[in-house]
Amino acid sequence: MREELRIIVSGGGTGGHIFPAVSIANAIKSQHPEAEILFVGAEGRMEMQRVPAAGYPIKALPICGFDRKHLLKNIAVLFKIWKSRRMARKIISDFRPMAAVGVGGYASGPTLNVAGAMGIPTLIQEQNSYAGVTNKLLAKRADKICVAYDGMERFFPKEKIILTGNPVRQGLLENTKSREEALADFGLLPGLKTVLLIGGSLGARTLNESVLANLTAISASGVQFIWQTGGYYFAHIQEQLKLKGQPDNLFVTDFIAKMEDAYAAADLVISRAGASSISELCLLGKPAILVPSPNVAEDHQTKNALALVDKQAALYVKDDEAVDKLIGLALNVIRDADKLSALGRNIKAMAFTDSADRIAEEVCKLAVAYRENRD
Ligand SMILES: CC(=O)N[C@H]1[C@@H](OP(=O)(O)OP(=O)(O)OC[C@H]2O[C@@H](n3ccc(=O)[nH]c3=O)[C@H](O)[C@@H]2O)O[C@H](CO)[C@@H](O)[C@@H]1O
Repeated sequence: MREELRIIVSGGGTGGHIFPAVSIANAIKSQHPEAEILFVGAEGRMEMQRVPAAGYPIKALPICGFDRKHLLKNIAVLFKIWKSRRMARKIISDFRPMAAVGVGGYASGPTLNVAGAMGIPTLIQEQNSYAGVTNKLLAKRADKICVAYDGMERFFPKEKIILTGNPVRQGLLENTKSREEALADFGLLPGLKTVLLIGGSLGARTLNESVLANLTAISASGVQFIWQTGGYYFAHIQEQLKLKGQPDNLFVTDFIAKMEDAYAAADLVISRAGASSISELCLLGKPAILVPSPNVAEDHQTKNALALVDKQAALYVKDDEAVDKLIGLALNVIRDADKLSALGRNIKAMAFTDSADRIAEEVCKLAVAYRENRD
């Protein structure tokens, strides 16, 4: 009897890498229920909780990024890379995968590099419109490169590129809750327009400061807000709200576990321009104002945002102008029904609906071909 497909999925660090990885794994399982999938992540990072919660086993590598400010600390990083490569080799020898998928983030570097060197086919998925360093290095040896934006041949060999879009969690598309039910869950009123503020999976300082600086305007607006602060900022914000007074029309939380409910409740979304957030907004056709993070590699969020802004599919506020302009702009836009519906229509036109399935098909093709050649 033929052996079941065995596939490694590697990467993580933030929700933006982990959620697509889980979606790809789920799509592989639905196409090949017998497939065995093993994740490889980075010690202490978000994937070590989120991946087991999604029902998959995960192994950890002691990998982290280079410290660009304290150069001496990088001696320890070099040692960790060396150790991670050795561990990746052992994991691959034990698990005997037929293909390896990298979704970006620290762990995918050593894992895919070693897999490639051991002759195992590799596929990388680049979520952003500007390729990350790890993926650029891995591209030389990768068999397939799945991307979400046009023009990625600037970074990758053209013949390996497949335009699939970013996989989005299934739950977001299967949501059956009405806007009214979702609003009730947040303790908000059905008759009022609602703005959802999300700062990526970790929260965004600038979005938080923009809310704190505009509490009076928010309170008087007749619009209600769902505000995700991020875990790191939450305690400080609660203290500030105690001092300044929390408006009744402002729901505050550190992290939203059920994003499908938050999107169902929202008439307008203010968001960082992380790749997964953008793909979700496209699929759901949500009018959005994007405030790209200036603190990410090669300013890739600005490039993600501009890909939409160029097609009138989203509005854009620069990070350093957000505290002054963002809330005022949001309150104007949400009262402009024509603007909202044009933004919603244009962003929906940029959606990819079957990304996870298409990527899973490519991974399985590589794995099946490897198994046939080997047997
Ligand atoms: C700060 C940083 O380095 N961000 C990068 C990170 O994304 P990061 O994880 O910050 O952001 P993304 O927008 O890609 O993904 C956020 C994900 O978290 C979910 N979510 C968010 C808030 C919440 O309360 N609950 C929740 O479930 C969103 O629905 C989405 O699925 O990787 C992305 C993909 O390479 C990059 O484009 C981002 O620039």
